[in-house]
Amino acid sequence: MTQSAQSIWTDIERIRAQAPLIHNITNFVVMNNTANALLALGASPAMVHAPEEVEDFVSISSALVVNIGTLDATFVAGMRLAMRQAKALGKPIVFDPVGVGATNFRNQVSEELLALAAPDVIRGNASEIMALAGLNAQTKGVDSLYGSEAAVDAARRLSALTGGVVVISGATDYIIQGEKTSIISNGHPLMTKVTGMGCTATALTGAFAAVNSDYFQAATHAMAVMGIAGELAVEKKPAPGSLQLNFLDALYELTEAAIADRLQLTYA
Ligand SMILES: Nc1ncnc2c1ncn2[C@@H]1O[C@H](COP(=O)(O)OP(=O)(O)O)[C@@H](O)[C@H]1O
Ligand SMILES: Cc1ncsc1CCOP(=O)(O)O
Ligand SMILES: [Mg+2]
Repeated sequence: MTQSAQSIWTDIERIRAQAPLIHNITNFVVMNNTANALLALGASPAMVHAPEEVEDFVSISSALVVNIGTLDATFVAGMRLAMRQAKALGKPIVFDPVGVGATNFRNQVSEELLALAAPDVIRGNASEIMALAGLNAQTKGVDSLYGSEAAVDAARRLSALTGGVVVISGATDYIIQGEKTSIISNGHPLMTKVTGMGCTATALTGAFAAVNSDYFQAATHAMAVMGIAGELAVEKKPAPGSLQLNFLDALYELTEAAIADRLQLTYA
């Protein structure tokens, strides 16, 4: 058993024991998927976005996940209040810039939120990370037009700007903070055929950040667990509907042995 596999397992045990409350301001498409994934992992999710209550909710939560997938003015108002409160209280903020680069609205809101309260972890696909770093990157709505390796330089610039961790997901996941890089090669291409798998990666990162204040490790562990659970689910049945269900079961049934056997983690 490698030290990395052990360290992932320690975090999973903490999540299962503590069931940290994860406050999600997320999009209408994935609210159900990501709440179920957090529950299957062992965390306690709540999807709360009303500006009237987000500050109170942040104060009782262990991490805040902000996802801009189905933005409107009310969501933005809630995000501002929640992120400011999380910063004030020292709670981890994980940010998913879904579809940034596709419209000016998403670009402006993302830029404003990053300046207001720098996220501890940003997780996006290559198009999103490049767009967020200020490159004029092409995007196909919420899907990437580039492989994850194309966004490594952009992720490093973004990390320098926020001081936080930046994760680029894809066939290979890159987790970057300053000069540090970890690389996860687990997962399966069929994961792109289920909506919300990226959002799920971001939500699970919130759960790991709630129990591990080394956010570089927390993000690495979340991406490893995503990839391994994805592989286990595809092995049960390689089709999108089954993958969606079997992924939840794989998270719930995940063992230390499966992590040790399958983990494909390197550092660059
Ligand atoms: N080609 C692939 N091979 C293996 N895993 C993948 C592949 N594409 C995406 N994944 C995995 O699917 C999850 C969602 O990533 P991604 O599709 O990049 O996010 P998004 O849905 O935000 O575009 C991540 O855990 C990632 O590692
Ligand atoms: C399809 C879609 N449209 C707006 S948000 C969303 C979900 C995107 O989820 P993911 O980036 O995890 O595939
Ligand atoms: Mg996404």
